[in-house]
Amino acid sequence: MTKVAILGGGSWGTAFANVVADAGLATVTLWCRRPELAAAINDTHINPDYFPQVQLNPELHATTDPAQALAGAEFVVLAVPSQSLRDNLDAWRPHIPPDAVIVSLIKGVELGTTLRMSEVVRSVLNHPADQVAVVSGPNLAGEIAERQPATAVVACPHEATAVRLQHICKAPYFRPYTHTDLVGAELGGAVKNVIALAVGVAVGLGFGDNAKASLITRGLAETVRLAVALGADEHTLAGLAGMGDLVATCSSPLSRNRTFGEKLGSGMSVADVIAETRQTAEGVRSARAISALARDNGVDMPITETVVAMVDEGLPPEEALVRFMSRSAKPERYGVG
Ligand SMILES: NC(=O)c1ccc[n+]([C@@H]2O[C@H](COP(=O)([O-])OP(=O)(O)OC[C@H]3O[C@@H](n4cnc5c(N)ncnc54)[C@H](O)[C@@H]3O)[C@@H](O)[C@H]2O)c1
Ligand SMILES: O=P(O)(O)OC[C@H](O)CO
Repeated sequence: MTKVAILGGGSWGTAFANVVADAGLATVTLWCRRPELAAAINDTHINPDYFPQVQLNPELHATTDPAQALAGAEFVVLAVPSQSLRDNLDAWRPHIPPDAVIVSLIKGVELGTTLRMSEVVRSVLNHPADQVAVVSGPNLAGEIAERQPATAVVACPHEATAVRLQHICKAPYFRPYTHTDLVGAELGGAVKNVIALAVGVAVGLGFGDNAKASLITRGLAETVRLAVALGADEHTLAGLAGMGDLVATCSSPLSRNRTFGEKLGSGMSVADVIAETRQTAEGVRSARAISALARDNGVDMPITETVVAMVDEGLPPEEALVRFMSRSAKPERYGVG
């Protein structure tokens, strides 16, 4: 059987490991930071911290030893926060088989370098582009852990690698589609977190469906502008990794990014929301990196910039709204192509 190592026993790492175990074509080892979590998963087949109500596949094995998780792995799946990935990879590098396919589940952009996660992987591990893939799409981990139906995109510039990955994660409730547009899939996933934050703020301010739909649609427009400027295919963003993920995340109370924004919009300070957010809300730290990437490439991303102003510069949500609505009048379609 194919050996798969999944590094990161948080919500998506656990849920995705369960998908691969349920797919039944691979042995799956989940690396967790904490020994008590690994022991609970091995002994009870439950991840008590993230999904206490879900019975995981009993074939799923957990460990805190990266060498054990990575020995002989043909697929190495990364499920840690974007801003810690580089340090994690540095530590794991001696154990990662050089011919393994590296799969990022991470939806963020690195602060400082503005690199996408696949670019961080390649810069640390020197893996060829054909051996780096991403999984993205409308994938709220809580629903997938409960084995509710979902679809996803598995993207790799080397189509045969995407097909191999598709096979090992195709479970009865999880339907992955292949794609070769890695850039579009990655940026769709990263930017939607920022847009979901903005939608959450609108919800927290008490606004209704017109405001939400406007942010989702204009959010997609700025995602497309950035992605196309960086070489993606515009159509990718009309698919699961673009519109699909944007709609799911912006609509769901399960979304950590939307929830973060909702708390901001209802009057909490950024520091207070950060203090009570236990899981990773990638949009909070990736917003600044995405806005820098946009600026470097001459792309206008007004929603992203407004989120940066609220999260990093303390702009009150009410003032952010005024700033956003008083921008100069524009045609609906500009800056693409
Ligand atoms: N949860 C979802 O619904 C979902 C779905 C799709 C993609 N994602 C993406 O997956 C990535 C991981 O998110 P998550 O939801 O699993 O987050 P999480 O907060 O639930 O879990 C993060 C995991 O990383 C570990 N971790 C945190 N800091 C670390 C560090 N410095 N070094 C090593 N490990 C560390 C934690 O212990 C935990 O196991 C994010 O980029 C997120 O956007 C999440
Ligand atoms: O909970 P969020 O906001 O990190 O979103 C989770 C997933 O990325 C949805 O696809």
